[in-house]
Amino acid sequence: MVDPGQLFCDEELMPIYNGGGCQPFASFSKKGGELPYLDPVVIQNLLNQTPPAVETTPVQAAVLSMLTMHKKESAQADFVCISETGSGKTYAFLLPAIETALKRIRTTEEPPTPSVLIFCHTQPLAESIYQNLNALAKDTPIKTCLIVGKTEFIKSAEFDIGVCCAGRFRNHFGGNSKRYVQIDVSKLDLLVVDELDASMKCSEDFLLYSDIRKKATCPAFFFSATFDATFSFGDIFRDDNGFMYQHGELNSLPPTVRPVFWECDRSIFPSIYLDDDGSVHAEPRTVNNVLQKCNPSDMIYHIMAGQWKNRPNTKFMVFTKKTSIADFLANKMAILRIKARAIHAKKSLEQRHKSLNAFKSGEVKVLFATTQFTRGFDADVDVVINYDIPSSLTAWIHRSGRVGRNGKKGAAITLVDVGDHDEPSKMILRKIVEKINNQIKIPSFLTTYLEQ
Ligand SMILES: Nc1ncnc2c1ncn2[C@@H]1O[C@H](COP(=O)(O)OP(=O)(O)OP(=O)(O)O)[C@@H](O)[C@H]1O
Repeated sequence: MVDPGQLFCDEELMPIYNGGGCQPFASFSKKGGELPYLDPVVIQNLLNQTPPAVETTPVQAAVLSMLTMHKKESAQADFVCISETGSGKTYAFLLPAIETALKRIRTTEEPPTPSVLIFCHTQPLAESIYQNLNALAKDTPIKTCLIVGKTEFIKSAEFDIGVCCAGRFRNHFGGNSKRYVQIDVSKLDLLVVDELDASMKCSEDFLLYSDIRKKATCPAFFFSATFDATFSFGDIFRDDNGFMYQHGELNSLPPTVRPVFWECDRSIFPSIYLDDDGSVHAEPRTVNNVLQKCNPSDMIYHIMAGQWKNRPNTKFMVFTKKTSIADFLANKMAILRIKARAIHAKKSLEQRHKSLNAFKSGEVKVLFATTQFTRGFDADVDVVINYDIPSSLTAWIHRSGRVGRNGKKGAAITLVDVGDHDEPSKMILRKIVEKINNQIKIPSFLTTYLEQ
Protein backbone atom coordinates (compact mmCIF):
# COMPACT_ATOMS: atom_id res chain seq x y z
CA MET A 1 0.00 0.00 0.00
CA VAL A 2 1.18 3.51 -0.76
CA ASP A 3 1.37 5.67 2.32
CA PRO A 4 -0.44 8.73 0.94
CA GLY A 5 1.55 11.01 3.21
CA GLN A 6 4.67 10.00 1.32
CA LEU A 7 3.18 10.13 -2.13
CA PHE A 8 5.04 13.24 -3.11
CA CYS A 9 8.44 12.49 -1.72
CA ASP A 10 9.34 8.83 -1.96
CA GLU A 11 10.19 7.52 -5.41
CA GLU A 12 10.38 3.99 -4.03
CA LEU A 13 6.68 4.10 -3.19
CA MET A 14 5.50 6.00 -6.24
CA PRO A 15 7.98 6.49 -9.07
CA ILE A 16 7.89 10.05 -10.32
CA TYR A 17 7.33 10.14 -14.05
CA ASN A 18 9.43 12.75 -15.80
CA GLY A 19 7.34 13.03 -18.95
CA GLY A 20 9.28 10.36 -20.83
CA GLY A 21 12.02 12.85 -21.64
CA CYS A 22 9.89 14.62 -24.23
CA GLN A 23 9.80 18.41 -24.50
CA PRO A 24 7.01 20.15 -22.53
CA PHE A 25 5.79 21.88 -25.69
CA ALA A 26 5.97 19.31 -28.47
CA SER A 27 4.14 19.47 -31.78
CA PHE A 28 1.09 17.20 -32.00
CA SER A 29 1.71 16.54 -35.66
CA LYS A 30 5.47 16.16 -35.96
CA LYS A 31 5.95 12.64 -37.25
CA GLY A 32 8.89 10.73 -35.81
CA GLY A 33 9.03 13.25 -32.94
CA GLU A 34 8.99 12.56 -29.24
CA LEU A 35 5.27 11.91 -29.09
CA PRO A 36 3.50 8.81 -30.33
CA TYR A 37 1.88 9.08 -33.73
CA LEU A 38 -1.64 10.46 -33.42
CA ASP A 39 -4.35 9.72 -35.96
CA PRO A 40 -4.28 12.42 -38.70
CA VAL A 41 -8.04 13.04 -38.33
CA VAL A 42 -7.57 13.71 -34.62
CA ILE A 43 -4.64 16.04 -35.33
CA GLN A 44 -6.86 17.96 -37.76
CA ASN A 45 -9.58 18.14 -35.09
CA LEU A 46 -7.01 19.58 -32.65
CA LEU A 47 -6.11 22.22 -35.21
CA ASN A 48 -9.79 23.05 -35.75
CA GLN A 49 -10.31 23.99 -32.08
CA THR A 50 -10.46 27.62 -30.94
CA PRO A 51 -7.68 28.41 -30.30
CA PRO A 52 -6.05 25.71 -32.47
CA ALA A 53 -4.09 23.16 -30.47
CA VAL A 54 -0.77 22.95 -32.30
CA GLU A 55 1.60 22.12 -29.46
CA THR A 56 1.09 20.10 -26.32
CA THR A 57 0.99 21.68 -22.91
CA PRO A 58 3.51 20.08 -20.49
CA VAL A 59 0.93 17.77 -18.94
CA GLN A 60 -0.22 16.60 -22.39
CA ALA A 61 3.37 15.87 -23.45
CA ALA A 62 3.87 13.80 -20.31
CA VAL A 63 0.66 11.81 -20.63
CA LEU A 64 0.99 11.19 -24.35
CA SER A 65 4.43 9.74 -23.92
CA MET A 66 2.75 7.17 -21.65
CA LEU A 67 1.10 5.86 -24.82
CA THR A 68 4.50 4.78 -26.07
CA MET A 69 5.01 2.99 -22.80
CA HIS A 70 1.70 1.26 -23.15
CA LYS A 71 2.76 -0.26 -26.44
CA LYS A 72 4.90 -2.60 -24.37
CA GLU A 73 2.67 -5.32 -22.97
CA SER A 74 4.51 -5.28 -19.64
CA ALA A 75 4.06 -1.58 -19.11
CA GLN A 76 0.31 -1.40 -18.44
CA ALA A 77 0.95 1.03 -15.64
CA ASP A 78 -1.45 3.15 -13.61
CA PHE A 79 -0.84 6.84 -13.70
CA VAL A 80 -1.68 9.70 -11.34
CA CYS A 81 -1.42 13.14 -12.90
CA ILE A 82 -1.72 16.26 -10.74
CA SER A 83 -1.53 19.49 -12.68
CA GLU A 84 -2.83 22.97 -11.94
CA THR A 85 -6.16 24.38 -13.17
CA GLY A 86 -6.31 25.29 -16.86
CA SER A 87 -3.18 23.32 -17.76
CA GLY A 88 -4.90 21.18 -20.39
CA LYS A 89 -5.71 17.98 -18.52
CA THR A 90 -8.84 17.34 -20.58
CA TYR A 91 -6.96 16.79 -23.86
CA ALA A 92 -4.26 15.05 -21.83
CA PHE A 93 -6.65 12.19 -21.10
CA LEU A 94 -8.90 12.46 -24.16
CA LEU A 95 -6.06 11.93 -26.65
CA PRO A 96 -4.86 8.65 -25.10
CA ALA A 97 -8.52 7.64 -24.72
CA ILE A 98 -9.20 8.26 -28.42
CA GLU A 99 -5.99 6.54 -29.57
CA THR A 100 -6.78 3.56 -27.34
CA ALA A 101 -10.31 3.24 -28.75
CA LEU A 102 -9.08 3.63 -32.34
CA LYS A 103 -6.54 0.85 -31.81
CA ARG A 104 -9.35 -1.45 -30.66
CA ILE A 105 -11.55 -0.48 -33.62
CA ARG A 106 -8.73 -1.19 -36.09
CA THR A 107 -8.12 -4.66 -34.70
CA THR A 108 -11.62 -6.04 -34.33
CA GLU A 109 -14.62 -6.58 -36.56
CA GLU A 110 -16.98 -7.12 -33.63
CA PRO A 111 -19.59 -4.58 -32.53
CA PRO A 112 -18.13 -2.09 -30.07
CA THR A 113 -17.91 -2.83 -26.37
CA PRO A 114 -16.62 -0.08 -24.06
CA SER A 115 -12.89 0.40 -24.60
CA VAL A 116 -12.46 3.50 -22.44
CA LEU A 117 -14.57 4.81 -19.56
CA ILE A 118 -14.00 8.34 -18.30
CA PHE A 119 -15.45 9.26 -14.90
CA CYS A 120 -15.82 12.57 -13.15
CA HIS A 121 -17.74 13.71 -10.09
CA THR A 122 -20.12 16.37 -11.41
CA GLN A 123 -22.57 16.36 -14.28
CA PRO A 124 -21.59 19.77 -15.75
CA LEU A 125 -17.99 18.62 -16.01
CA ALA A 126 -19.05 15.31 -17.61
CA GLU A 127 -21.03 17.25 -20.21
CA SER A 128 -18.07 19.48 -20.94
CA ILE A 129 -15.70 16.48 -21.28
CA TYR A 130 -18.24 14.81 -23.58
CA GLN A 131 -18.39 17.89 -25.83
CA ASN A 132 -14.59 17.99 -26.02
CA LEU A 133 -14.48 14.25 -26.75
CA ASN A 134 -16.92 14.59 -29.63
CA ALA A 135 -14.96 17.53 -31.04
CA LEU A 136 -11.67 15.60 -31.00
CA ALA A 137 -13.18 12.31 -32.20
CA LYS A 138 -15.16 13.97 -35.01
CA ASP A 139 -14.97 12.06 -38.33
CA THR A 140 -13.43 9.01 -36.65
CA PRO A 141 -15.39 5.74 -36.30
CA ILE A 142 -15.49 6.13 -32.50
CA LYS A 143 -18.91 5.80 -30.87
CA THR A 144 -19.26 7.92 -27.75
CA CYS A 145 -21.79 7.80 -24.96
CA LEU A 146 -22.77 10.10 -22.07
CA ILE A 147 -23.91 8.29 -18.91
CA VAL A 148 -25.00 10.91 -16.36
CA GLY A 149 -28.10 11.82 -14.37
CA LYS A 150 -30.86 14.09 -15.72
CA THR A 151 -30.43 12.46 -19.16
CA GLU A 152 -32.14 9.42 -20.70
CA PHE A 153 -30.91 6.01 -19.57
CA ILE A 154 -28.71 4.44 -22.24
CA LYS A 155 -30.41 1.90 -24.48
CA SER A 156 -27.28 0.16 -25.77
CA ALA A 157 -23.80 -0.63 -24.47
CA GLU A 158 -22.37 -0.69 -27.99
CA PHE A 159 -20.03 2.27 -27.69
CA ASP A 160 -16.26 2.79 -27.56
CA ILE A 161 -15.77 5.66 -25.12
CA GLY A 162 -18.17 6.54 -22.30
CA VAL A 163 -18.14 9.69 -20.19
CA CYS A 164 -19.84 8.91 -16.92
CA CYS A 165 -20.84 9.96 -13.42
CA ALA A 166 -20.83 7.21 -10.80
CA GLY A 167 -24.49 7.50 -9.72
CA ARG A 168 -26.00 6.88 -13.15
CA PHE A 169 -23.33 4.37 -14.17
CA ARG A 170 -24.31 2.16 -11.20
CA ASN A 171 -27.67 1.53 -12.85
CA HIS A 172 -25.83 -0.04 -15.75
CA PHE A 173 -23.20 -1.98 -13.91
CA GLY A 174 -22.72 -4.83 -11.49
CA GLY A 175 -26.34 -5.70 -10.82
CA ASN A 176 -28.60 -8.16 -12.50
CA SER A 177 -31.02 -5.46 -13.49
CA LYS A 178 -33.26 -6.33 -16.40
CA ARG A 179 -34.53 -2.77 -16.45
CA TYR A 180 -31.27 -1.11 -17.44
CA VAL A 181 -28.75 -2.12 -20.11
CA GLN A 182 -25.72 -3.63 -18.38
CA ILE A 183 -22.18 -2.60 -19.28
CA ASP A 184 -19.47 -5.25 -19.44
CA VAL A 185 -16.14 -3.78 -18.31
CA SER A 186 -14.09 -6.96 -18.65
CA LYS A 187 -12.74 -5.84 -22.03
CA LEU A 188 -11.98 -2.29 -20.93
CA ASP A 189 -8.64 -0.96 -22.25
CA LEU A 190 -8.41 2.18 -20.13
CA LEU A 191 -10.17 3.67 -17.12
CA VAL A 192 -9.85 7.44 -16.62
CA VAL A 193 -10.90 9.30 -13.47
CA ASP A 194 -10.91 13.09 -13.57
CA GLU A 195 -11.33 15.19 -10.39
CA LEU A 196 -9.63 12.43 -8.45
CA ASP A 197 -9.72 14.31 -5.15
CA ALA A 198 -13.48 14.93 -5.36
CA SER A 199 -14.04 11.23 -6.04
CA MET A 200 -11.83 10.21 -3.15
CA LYS A 201 -14.10 12.10 -0.77
CA CYS A 202 -17.18 10.36 -2.15
CA SER A 203 -17.65 6.75 -1.08
CA GLU A 204 -20.10 6.04 -3.92
CA ASP A 205 -17.51 6.98 -6.56
CA PHE A 206 -14.72 5.25 -4.74
CA LEU A 207 -16.62 1.95 -4.38
CA LEU A 208 -17.59 1.99 -8.03
CA TYR A 209 -14.00 2.43 -9.23
CA SER A 210 -12.95 -0.30 -6.88
CA ASP A 211 -15.61 -2.66 -8.30
CA ILE A 212 -14.66 -1.80 -11.88
CA ARG A 213 -11.01 -2.48 -11.12
CA LYS A 214 -11.92 -5.93 -9.77
CA LYS A 215 -13.48 -6.83 -13.12
CA ALA A 216 -11.19 -4.98 -15.54
CA THR A 217 -7.48 -5.64 -15.82
CA CYS A 218 -6.72 -2.46 -17.77
CA PRO A 219 -4.59 0.43 -16.51
CA ALA A 220 -6.20 3.48 -14.91
CA PHE A 221 -5.27 7.14 -15.29
CA PHE A 222 -6.22 9.55 -12.50
CA PHE A 223 -6.27 13.34 -12.96
CA SER A 224 -6.72 16.26 -10.64
CA ALA A 225 -5.78 19.91 -10.20
CA THR A 226 -5.74 19.57 -6.43
CA PHE A 227 -4.86 16.65 -4.25
CA ASP A 228 -5.12 15.81 -0.59
CA ALA A 229 -2.18 13.59 0.30
CA THR A 230 -3.93 12.31 3.43
CA PHE A 231 -6.51 10.36 1.41
CA SER A 232 -5.83 6.71 0.75
CA PHE A 233 -6.09 5.26 -2.74
CA GLY A 234 -7.29 1.96 -1.28
CA ASP A 235 -7.44 -0.65 -4.03
CA ILE A 236 -8.28 1.69 -6.92
CA PHE A 237 -4.60 2.31 -7.63
CA ARG A 238 -2.12 -0.48 -8.38
CA ASP A 239 0.88 0.88 -6.57
CA ASP A 240 3.13 -2.03 -7.62
CA ASN A 241 2.92 -0.71 -11.20
CA GLY A 242 2.11 2.97 -10.98
CA PHE A 243 3.61 6.35 -11.69
CA MET A 244 2.79 9.87 -10.76
CA TYR A 245 3.37 13.10 -12.62
CA GLN A 246 2.99 16.49 -11.02
CA HIS A 247 3.14 19.82 -12.80
CA GLY A 248 3.20 23.11 -10.90
CA GLU A 249 3.15 23.53 -7.15
CA LEU A 250 0.70 21.23 -5.38
CA ASN A 251 -2.67 22.82 -4.46
CA SER A 252 -1.73 26.23 -5.81
CA LEU A 253 -3.07 28.66 -8.35
CA PRO A 254 -1.19 28.91 -11.64
CA PRO A 255 1.05 32.03 -11.78
CA THR A 256 -1.28 33.48 -14.43
CA VAL A 257 -3.99 34.06 -11.79
CA ARG A 258 -3.64 37.28 -9.78
CA PRO A 259 -5.36 36.93 -6.40
CA VAL A 260 -6.93 40.16 -5.11
CA PHE A 261 -8.80 40.83 -1.83
CA TRP A 262 -11.40 43.56 -1.32
CA GLU A 263 -12.86 44.65 1.97
CA CYS A 264 -16.66 44.76 2.19
CA ASP A 265 -19.30 44.76 4.89
CA ARG A 266 -22.80 43.27 4.62
CA SER A 267 -24.03 45.48 7.46
CA ILE A 268 -23.64 48.58 5.24
CA PHE A 269 -26.92 49.24 3.47
CA PRO A 270 -26.81 48.82 -0.36
CA SER A 271 -26.77 52.29 -1.91
CA ILE A 272 -27.14 51.69 -5.64
CA TYR A 273 -30.60 52.31 -7.05
CA LEU A 274 -32.47 53.36 -10.18
CA ASP A 275 -33.29 57.07 -10.40
CA ASP A 276 -36.74 58.27 -11.49
CA ASP A 277 -35.43 58.70 -15.04
CA GLY A 278 -34.36 55.03 -15.09
CA SER A 279 -30.64 55.73 -14.83
CA VAL A 280 -28.48 53.88 -12.31
CA HIS A 281 -27.55 55.92 -9.27
CA ALA A 282 -24.22 54.54 -8.04
CA GLU A 283 -21.96 56.96 -6.31
CA PRO A 284 -18.36 56.11 -6.98
CA ARG A 285 -16.83 54.92 -3.75
CA THR A 286 -13.20 55.26 -4.60
CA VAL A 287 -10.42 57.08 -2.80
CA ASN A 288 -7.09 57.25 -4.65
CA ASN A 289 -8.48 54.74 -7.12
CA VAL A 290 -9.18 52.23 -4.36
CA LEU A 291 -12.72 50.99 -3.85
CA GLN A 292 -13.93 51.80 -0.37
CA LYS A 293 -15.71 49.37 1.89
CA CYS A 294 -19.39 48.91 0.98
CA ASN A 295 -22.08 46.26 0.80
CA PRO A 296 -20.76 43.26 -1.25
CA SER A 297 -23.56 43.43 -3.83
CA ASP A 298 -22.70 47.11 -4.44
CA MET A 299 -19.03 46.15 -4.57
CA ILE A 300 -19.67 43.71 -7.40
CA TYR A 301 -21.43 46.45 -9.36
CA HIS A 302 -18.58 48.92 -8.78
CA ILE A 303 -15.91 46.39 -9.80
CA MET A 304 -17.73 45.47 -13.01
CA ALA A 305 -18.71 49.01 -13.97
CA GLY A 306 -15.15 50.21 -13.32
CA GLN A 307 -13.63 47.44 -15.43
CA TRP A 308 -16.08 47.89 -18.33
CA LYS A 309 -15.20 51.59 -18.63
CA ASN A 310 -11.87 50.64 -20.22
CA ARG A 311 -12.42 47.00 -21.13
CA PRO A 312 -16.07 46.59 -22.14
CA ASN A 313 -15.66 42.93 -23.13
CA THR A 314 -14.44 41.71 -19.74
CA LYS A 315 -16.29 38.59 -18.66
CA PHE A 316 -17.00 37.97 -14.97
CA MET A 317 -17.85 34.84 -13.07
CA VAL A 318 -19.16 35.41 -9.55
CA PHE A 319 -19.23 32.46 -7.13
CA THR A 320 -21.59 32.10 -4.20
CA LYS A 321 -22.18 29.18 -1.87
CA LYS A 322 -25.98 29.41 -2.09
CA THR A 323 -28.19 29.11 -5.15
CA SER A 324 -30.61 31.69 -3.66
CA ILE A 325 -27.81 34.29 -3.43
CA ALA A 326 -26.76 33.57 -7.03
CA ASP A 327 -30.38 34.13 -8.15
CA PHE A 328 -30.74 37.27 -6.02
CA LEU A 329 -27.54 38.81 -7.40
CA ALA A 330 -28.41 37.97 -11.02
CA ASN A 331 -31.83 39.60 -10.55
CA LYS A 332 -30.30 42.64 -8.88
CA MET A 333 -27.84 43.09 -11.76
CA ALA A 334 -30.69 42.74 -14.26
CA ILE A 335 -32.48 45.63 -12.49
CA LEU A 336 -29.26 47.64 -12.79
CA ARG A 337 -29.25 46.97 -16.56
CA ILE A 338 -26.45 44.41 -16.49
CA LYS A 339 -27.03 41.28 -18.52
CA ALA A 340 -26.33 38.50 -16.07
CA ARG A 341 -27.45 34.89 -15.55
CA ALA A 342 -27.37 32.48 -12.63
CA ILE A 343 -26.33 28.87 -13.21
CA HIS A 344 -26.73 26.24 -10.53
CA ALA A 345 -28.16 22.81 -9.86
CA LYS A 346 -31.72 24.15 -9.41
CA LYS A 347 -31.82 25.40 -13.00
CA SER A 348 -33.00 22.99 -15.67
CA LEU A 349 -30.49 21.59 -18.15
CA GLU A 350 -32.05 23.70 -20.88
CA GLN A 351 -31.76 26.90 -18.80
CA ARG A 352 -28.14 26.10 -17.99
CA HIS A 353 -27.22 25.44 -21.61
CA LYS A 354 -28.91 28.68 -22.69
CA SER A 355 -27.04 30.71 -20.07
CA LEU A 356 -23.72 29.06 -20.90
CA ASN A 357 -24.14 29.67 -24.62
CA ALA A 358 -25.09 33.30 -24.00
CA PHE A 359 -21.99 33.70 -21.82
CA LYS A 360 -19.68 31.99 -24.31
CA SER A 361 -21.00 34.14 -27.16
CA GLY A 362 -20.46 37.33 -25.11
CA GLU A 363 -24.15 38.25 -25.12
CA VAL A 364 -24.07 37.88 -21.32
CA LYS A 365 -20.96 39.09 -19.52
CA VAL A 366 -21.67 37.97 -15.97
CA LEU A 367 -22.43 34.51 -14.62
CA PHE A 368 -23.43 33.94 -11.02
CA ALA A 369 -22.57 30.34 -10.21
CA THR A 370 -22.36 27.94 -7.31
CA THR A 371 -19.52 25.59 -6.51
CA GLN A 372 -20.95 22.88 -8.77
CA PHE A 373 -19.75 24.95 -11.72
CA THR A 374 -16.16 25.35 -10.63
CA ARG A 375 -14.31 22.21 -11.60
CA GLY A 376 -13.49 22.01 -15.26
CA PHE A 377 -15.60 25.05 -16.24
CA ASP A 378 -13.81 26.57 -19.21
CA ALA A 379 -15.37 29.64 -20.85
CA ASP A 380 -12.72 32.30 -21.33
CA VAL A 381 -13.49 34.13 -18.08
CA ASP A 382 -11.40 37.26 -17.33
CA VAL A 383 -12.29 37.96 -13.70
CA VAL A 384 -13.57 35.69 -10.95
CA ILE A 385 -15.27 37.25 -7.94
CA ASN A 386 -15.59 35.11 -4.82
CA TYR A 387 -18.69 36.70 -3.30
CA ASP A 388 -18.20 34.60 -0.18
CA ILE A 389 -15.46 32.41 1.28
CA PRO A 390 -15.95 28.85 -0.05
CA SER A 391 -15.93 25.78 2.16
CA SER A 392 -12.27 24.82 1.59
CA LEU A 393 -8.95 25.99 0.19
CA THR A 394 -9.42 23.49 -2.63
CA ALA A 395 -12.78 24.99 -3.56
CA TRP A 396 -11.18 28.46 -3.61
CA ILE A 397 -8.43 27.18 -5.94
CA HIS A 398 -10.99 25.65 -8.30
CA ARG A 399 -13.20 28.76 -8.24
CA SER A 400 -10.24 31.09 -8.83
CA GLY A 401 -8.79 28.74 -11.44
CA ARG A 402 -11.60 29.60 -13.87
CA VAL A 403 -9.26 32.42 -14.95
CA GLY A 404 -5.60 32.30 -15.89
CA ARG A 405 -6.18 29.23 -18.02
CA ASN A 406 -3.82 27.94 -20.67
CA GLY A 407 -1.38 30.84 -20.20
CA LYS A 408 -3.98 33.64 -20.37
CA LYS A 409 -3.83 36.11 -17.47
CA GLY A 410 -6.77 36.79 -15.15
CA ALA A 411 -7.73 38.10 -11.72
CA ALA A 412 -9.50 36.31 -8.88
CA ILE A 413 -11.07 38.78 -6.47
CA THR A 414 -12.16 37.56 -3.05
CA LEU A 415 -14.61 39.75 -1.15
CA VAL A 416 -13.90 39.68 2.57
CA ASP A 417 -16.81 40.67 4.79
CA VAL A 418 -14.94 42.23 7.72
CA GLY A 419 -18.13 42.36 9.79
CA ASP A 420 -18.42 38.56 9.69
CA HIS A 421 -16.45 36.70 12.35
CA ASP A 422 -17.53 33.18 11.43
CA GLU A 423 -14.52 31.15 12.62
CA PRO A 424 -14.64 28.31 9.99
CA SER A 425 -14.60 30.91 7.16
CA LYS A 426 -11.72 32.70 8.82
CA MET A 427 -9.79 29.43 9.10
CA ILE A 428 -10.18 28.83 5.37
CA LEU A 429 -9.17 32.39 4.62
CA ARG A 430 -6.05 31.91 6.76
CA LYS A 431 -5.14 28.83 4.71
CA ILE A 432 -5.66 30.80 1.49
CA VAL A 433 -3.48 33.65 2.72
CA GLU A 434 -0.78 31.22 3.85
CA LYS A 435 -0.81 29.68 0.38
CA ILE A 436 -0.42 32.93 -1.54
CA ASN A 437 1.72 34.82 0.95
CA ASN A 438 4.76 34.68 -1.35
CA GLN A 439 2.77 35.59 -4.45
CA ILE A 440 1.24 38.94 -3.42
CA LYS A 441 1.44 41.54 -0.67
CA ILE A 442 -1.40 40.70 1.71
CA PRO A 443 -3.50 43.87 2.29
CA SER A 444 -3.31 45.25 5.82
CA PHE A 445 -7.11 45.11 6.35
CA LEU A 446 -6.95 41.35 5.78
CA THR A 447 -4.08 40.79 8.18
CA THR A 448 -5.90 42.80 10.87
CA TYR A 449 -9.19 40.96 10.24
CA LEU A 450 -7.55 37.53 10.48
CA GLU A 451 -5.80 38.45 13.70
CA GLN A 452 -9.08 39.48 15.41
N1 LIG B 1 -2.45 22.08 -26.53
C1 LIG B 1 -3.31 23.08 -26.43
N2 LIG B 1 -3.26 24.14 -27.28
C2 LIG B 1 -4.15 25.16 -27.17
N3 LIG B 1 -5.15 25.21 -26.25
C3 LIG B 1 -5.25 24.18 -25.37
C4 LIG B 1 -4.34 23.08 -25.42
N4 LIG B 1 -4.69 22.22 -24.44
C5 LIG B 1 -5.76 22.76 -23.81
N5 LIG B 1 -6.09 23.94 -24.37
C6 LIG B 1 -7.17 24.84 -23.92
O1 LIG B 1 -6.83 25.28 -22.61
C7 LIG B 1 -7.99 25.44 -21.81
C8 LIG B 1 -7.82 24.71 -20.48
O2 LIG B 1 -7.76 23.31 -20.67
P1 LIG B 1 -8.52 22.28 -19.72
O3 LIG B 1 -9.94 22.67 -19.55
O4 LIG B 1 -8.25 20.91 -20.23
O5 LIG B 1 -7.74 22.50 -18.34
P2 LIG B 1 -7.73 21.59 -17.04
O6 LIG B 1 -6.32 21.32 -16.70
O7 LIG B 1 -8.62 20.41 -17.21
O8 LIG B 1 -8.35 22.59 -15.97
P3 LIG B 1 -9.28 22.29 -14.66
O9 LIG B 1 -8.39 21.62 -13.65
O10 LIG B 1 -9.71 23.63 -14.22
O11 LIG B 1 -10.40 21.42 -15.10
C9 LIG B 1 -9.14 24.92 -22.66
O12 LIG B 1 -9.80 26.03 -23.23
C10 LIG B 1 -8.49 24.10 -23.75
O13 LIG B 1 -9.23 24.12 -24.95
